[in-house]
Amino acid sequence: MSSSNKVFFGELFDAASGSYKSYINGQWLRSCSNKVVTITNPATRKEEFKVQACTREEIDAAYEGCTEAQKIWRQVPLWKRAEALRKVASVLREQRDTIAECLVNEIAKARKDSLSEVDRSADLIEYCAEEGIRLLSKGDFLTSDAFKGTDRTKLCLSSRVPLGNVLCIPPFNYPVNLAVSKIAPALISGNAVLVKPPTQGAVSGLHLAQCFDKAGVFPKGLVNFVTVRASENGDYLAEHPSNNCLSFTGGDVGLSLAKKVGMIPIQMELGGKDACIVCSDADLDLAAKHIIKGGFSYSGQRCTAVKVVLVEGEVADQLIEKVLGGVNKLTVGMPDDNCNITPVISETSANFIEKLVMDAKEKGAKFLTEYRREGNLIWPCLLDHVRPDMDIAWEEPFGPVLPIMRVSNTDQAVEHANKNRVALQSCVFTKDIEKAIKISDSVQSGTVQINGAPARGPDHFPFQGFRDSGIGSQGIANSIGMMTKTKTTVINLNSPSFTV
Ligand SMILES: NC(=O)C1=CN([C@@H]2O[C@H](COP(=O)(O)OP(=O)(O)OC[C@H]3O[C@@H](n4cnc5c(N)ncnc54)[C@H](OP(=O)(O)O)[C@@H]3O)[C@@H](O)[C@H]2O)C=CC1
Ligand SMILES: O=C(O)[C@H](O)COP(=O)(O)O
Repeated sequence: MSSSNKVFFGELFDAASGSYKSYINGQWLRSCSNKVVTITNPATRKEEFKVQACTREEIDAAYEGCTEAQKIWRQVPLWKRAEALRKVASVLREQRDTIAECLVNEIAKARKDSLSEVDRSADLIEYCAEEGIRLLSKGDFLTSDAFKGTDRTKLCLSSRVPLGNVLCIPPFNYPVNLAVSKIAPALISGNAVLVKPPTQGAVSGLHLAQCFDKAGVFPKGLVNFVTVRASENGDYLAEHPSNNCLSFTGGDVGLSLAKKVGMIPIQMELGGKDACIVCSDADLDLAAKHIIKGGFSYSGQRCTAVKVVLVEGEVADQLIEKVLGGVNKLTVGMPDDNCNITPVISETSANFIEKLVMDAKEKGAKFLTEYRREGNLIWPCLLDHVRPDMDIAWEEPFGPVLPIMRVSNTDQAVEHANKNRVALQSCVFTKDIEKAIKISDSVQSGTVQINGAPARGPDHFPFQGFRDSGIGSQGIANSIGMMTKTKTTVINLNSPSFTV
């Protein structure tokens, strides 16, 4: 880390163990487990950081802190909660270089994209403060005489109240932004949060925790960042009796967590095999531009990445020429050099991607680019003539590999897209809006983008997956809705009362 960025570094770092502390009940804590979790830099493949492997007792302490702090926080006026969030956003902006540096080293995200992740997170917090003011200040007032057979003797006041403690589990690819997209709606709604950062991204997450600490505006214990070994204590966190809500983004582990947590609201954003349908009348330059950006940003490690192109045969060659031209211009290298393609998150991930590529090779896919890998760095790989019997037609590589399937017509494209297990987003390129709407109506994914690549943002848009891609909907307003419950007070009168 460059020394100019180590503004708050000392407080969260334990020099004795050479590891980062967790943030529990307003304190920076070195776990009594005396165990650490190591974080490998995906680019150098060397150990970069260590974080605490917290124990179950420490998790209990974090939840106890949440529960006590939430009793205070839920009574803090809404405008003050919004003001507190704005303060965090401002501290986060001051810390952008420090946090971006961590993102570069932990998840190999290009520096400029790391910086924009932090900026986007501050913007999200500020928007959430505003949206919270608008949404949570409103409720319903109902009179009973609207329902057949009832007189106007009951007045119903209904509003949104917090759930209690929200467990936030973000994934490696947006350890800051997908943490904030859970924390900010939870806090504005009057909840406490326990954040379990992803291992790759944990130090970025702990620096984010420090922004909440330094803002100095939250009751002790309201915001907790607890690093654990997920395999040992992940379920314990989720199934904890003090957990009142789970907001999770990640892979299939979310499917099993959803079954384990019981009767609490859950918001799960899982994988996506986002299909891009290119019709014969599409603007092919536009489609190619979006396919390249959509398929290869952050080396394809986005749940919203274009993960299969379904192109009508008659324009396939023209489209491919344009896509290939763009792919050949992508820079490949290290995140510090702001390359388009950087090393994927781990060797396991690189091996998985390679397995999909080799399966496609064996089954006769045409390689439009040469397959090349050095360590975790995989050069952008474009595959043509992919068929349904190849694993890459269905699996999400979460890497810089894009399969192209030629289809006879859009019905065939829609049929393939609808067979995907994970249906987060999809997109369609055509100049015919009637056709676009019909395809959008037929594709069963959480969002269909017309003439644009899949994307979660802007962050106030609803964001949800169908089938195994998740449950619940994100986006700032939807998250506030999900992290609150309806509470009603009914005033019963002895005789009907009419407002005049
Ligand atoms: N839909 C979406 O928005 C996104 C989906 N994904 C999907 O996730 C996959 C890989 O991303 P990745 O981050 O590795 O996803 P994982 O599902 O492996 O991890 C996501 C988060 O869950 C944690 N976790 C793992 N096991 C448990 C457990 N038993 N209990 C509680 N928490 C647990 C992880 O911690 P730890 O890191 O410590 O293991 C991490 O914080 C991608 O292939 C993609 O399918 C990823 C990003 C976004
Ligand atoms: O988890 C993901 O991969 C993201 O939610 C995708 O976000 P993006 O579309 O803004 O990259």
